[in-house]
Amino acid sequence: MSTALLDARRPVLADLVPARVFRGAAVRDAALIVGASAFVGLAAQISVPVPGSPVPVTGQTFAVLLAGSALGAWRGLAAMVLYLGLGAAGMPWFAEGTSGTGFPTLGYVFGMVLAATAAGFLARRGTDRSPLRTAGTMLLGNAVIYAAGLTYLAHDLGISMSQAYEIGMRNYLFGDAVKIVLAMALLPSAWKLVGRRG
Ligand SMILES: O=C(O)CCCC[C@@H]1SC[C@@H]2NC(=O)N[C@@H]21
Repeated sequence: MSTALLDARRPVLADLVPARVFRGAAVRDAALIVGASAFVGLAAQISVPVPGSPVPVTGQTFAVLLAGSALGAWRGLAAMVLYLGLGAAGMPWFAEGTSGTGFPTLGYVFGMVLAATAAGFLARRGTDRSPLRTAGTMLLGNAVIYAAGLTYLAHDLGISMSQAYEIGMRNYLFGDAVKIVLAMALLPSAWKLVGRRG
């Protein structure tokens, strides 16, 4: 990754939402953070159980990385901390209506907090403007989610990392690829729609 890419700060999609509509930037940001958190909670309910595994296929990776890219790093981080915090406190909006902290897929949710932040950091450097760079961001985000998810899964179930890979990653890669392709179409199209690339 070049230094120019790391240094060049650009608007993210959320910056284009006019603050005056919300009577100020603070209220706008709070609304975006709560909205993104709820969006991830809804996407978690798009959930398909996988026989022989405690890990369902869900819409979360798509929603998390989309929200992080659209919001930027700090709002993406805040949205995911809110998601994790409310879910841990009892809001049944983790996958399959789960809440609390005693479930084996919690590590993926921790990974999602980091992944949304990283996606927001990269989007601030313009990576959501082109399909290829969007794919790079999504791949990195997925890698972060799996690193945390599989490590926690292996620890929680007392299995090896290669067993965790078998039940917690291998069967999900195709679905994750479909979500990446969706994001590759959506984010650059959103920028085209608003007519701003600067
Ligand atoms: O319990 C949760 O809320 C987290 C579920 C995590 C599901 C993981 S995320 C990566 C992989 N892709 C999917 O579609 N499902 C798993």
